[in-house]
Amino acid sequence: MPPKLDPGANAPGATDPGRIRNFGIIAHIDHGKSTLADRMLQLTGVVDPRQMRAQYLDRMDIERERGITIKSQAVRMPWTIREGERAGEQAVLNMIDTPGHVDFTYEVSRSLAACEGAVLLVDAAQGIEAQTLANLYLALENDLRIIPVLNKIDLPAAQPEKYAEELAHLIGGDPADCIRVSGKTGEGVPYLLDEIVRQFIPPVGEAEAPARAMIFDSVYDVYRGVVTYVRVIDGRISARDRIKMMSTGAVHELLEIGVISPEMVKAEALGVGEVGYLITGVKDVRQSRVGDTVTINSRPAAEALGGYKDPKPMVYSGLYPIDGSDYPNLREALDKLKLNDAALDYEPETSGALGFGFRCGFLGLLHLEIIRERLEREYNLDLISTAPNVVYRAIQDDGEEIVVTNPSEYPTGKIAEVYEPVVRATVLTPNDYVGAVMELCQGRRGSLLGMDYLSADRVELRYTLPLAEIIYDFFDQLKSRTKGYASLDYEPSGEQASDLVKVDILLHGEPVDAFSAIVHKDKAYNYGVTIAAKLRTLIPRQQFEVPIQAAIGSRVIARETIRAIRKDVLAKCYGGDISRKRKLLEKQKEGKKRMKMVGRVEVPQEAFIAALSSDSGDGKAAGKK
Ligand SMILES: Nc1nc2c(ncn2[C@@H]2O[C@H](COP(=O)(O)OP(=O)(O)OP(=O)(O)O)[C@@H](O)[C@H]2O)c(=O)[nH]1
Repeated sequence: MPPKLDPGANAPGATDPGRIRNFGIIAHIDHGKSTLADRMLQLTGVVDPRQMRAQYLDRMDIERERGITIKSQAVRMPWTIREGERAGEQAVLNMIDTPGHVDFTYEVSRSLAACEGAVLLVDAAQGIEAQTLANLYLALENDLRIIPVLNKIDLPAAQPEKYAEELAHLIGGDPADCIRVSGKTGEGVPYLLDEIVRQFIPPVGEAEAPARAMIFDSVYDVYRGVVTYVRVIDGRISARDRIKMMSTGAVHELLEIGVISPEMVKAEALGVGEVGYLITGVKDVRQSRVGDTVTINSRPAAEALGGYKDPKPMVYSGLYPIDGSDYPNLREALDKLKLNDAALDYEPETSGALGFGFRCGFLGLLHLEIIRERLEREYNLDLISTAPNVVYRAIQDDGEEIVVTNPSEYPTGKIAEVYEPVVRATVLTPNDYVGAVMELCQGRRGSLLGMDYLSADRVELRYTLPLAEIIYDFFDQLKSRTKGYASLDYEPSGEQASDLVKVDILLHGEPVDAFSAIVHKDKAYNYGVTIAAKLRTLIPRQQFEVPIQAAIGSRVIARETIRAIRKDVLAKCYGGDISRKRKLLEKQKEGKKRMKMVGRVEVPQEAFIAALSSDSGDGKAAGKK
């Protein structure tokens, strides 16, 4: 038995780094990370059973509603080994829950940089999926130890034996070493916690060296200002220190320092290997950048830690307030969200159709939807977002290069070459659907890089695909063609020269910049016809006839017409109940607020996002299923 510790020994700042284990849980979406995290919170006693709720760590409303994790979370939990030779040994676990969606891979890599180990969680009824692989590779890149775990063993459809083989094949080792758990019932979770202490290595750092801590997340809190999450690598930061950001040299007073367990708990200090938060009272969101190194002003470190790769926006869209006077509020809201989200990029732009707004860069469509939803909910803004597009690079005949993040900026002069971003996509699918997946990828201008059998019935297909071809509804199509069995992951893989043209959409003879799109030449006609037809159904009839045209330059390639009519909301109201009539007219007026005048034509907000998705147009193309 190890010696009994005095009660203060587990306190932040006083914990022996040898007892700390920093780990992440990585998994494909829906394989049960958040549920497993819930069980760990309960078993380690940091959450009172009466206060337990599902997905405890998913704090944002959107996360709960959609059942997905967007932001990483870090929680400190005490654990005493229960079984085996080392029973009774006390440890402090810092668990970092990470998001699973492909848009948020950068959050995963940031969190993993703060860990020594990763629990690789796989659904025992599903097996390895595309993001299992992607996350595993990220963990290996960060030199993490891996504990393979099969989850959901309580499900009747679980096949732990089969998938333990698959997992062992993937990471090497014995299938018997895969730990089997149920996040739902808690079975196997205490053993997993024991193994985390036994298998993962404690953090190493120099306790006597000048302090260095890495910022792995930074959140703006309306009540507390900027809350910065750090992992201390060397030295010690105490509540009385003045801290210094190494990239800018800015010095700040520390108002508070502490750990998350699972609410904020103030502490005296944070020592080597510890994970916690700092509050400095800084209001400017750009002062506390993710990836920066924090040191102490009175005894600064000489060298910063290696930062993170800055996430690069992949998809651009214009965000415009419906009410033009909200423009300054939108700017402020974006400033605040940016702190939470290093990947969000924005700059002001004006649109002939939509007025003043921002061109915003996102990691993908889900990211876009979430930012828009947060702006609307948390900042009370009514917004229109334009059809998303990727970033193009056009080289003009005179050699000048133009980077196009907005199709309306596409140069009109002679263009020698246009480059578009491509991704390396990995699709995992059961054998039966290989044909369907190949057909889809080929239809999207993909070229096959390779194909491997992971097991007798599971195939990994690797493709190069233009990013533009997958951002709209590729995932939905993939799911529907494979009855939901295929999974997708992709990473940027440079660019390629392509034969692209700009298609303009004209409403009532006026080009609507927000609807312009850059598409492959072979698809331009199809695109024009589809969008024109779609807009005809999305734009309500007006009091005059509205032609919708699609054109390349001055050549019209498609045309539809919206016939004239005024919607008479009072048609069904006979008799003289004036209050009811007034109510209906009020309601009609309300509805119109979400319309935008484009020239003389009223365009509903949905048209802007729905026009380019080839599903029902409800903007869910990037959703999780
Ligand atoms: N039967 C059973 N269901 C589980 C288990 N663990 C999780 N689930 C269910 O699987 C679904 C996904 O679980 P989550 O914990 O939200 O998955 P996640 O991996 O955190 O998902 P993201 O945060 O979106 O990446 C939920 O409906 C859970 O109730 C388990 O051990 N057994």
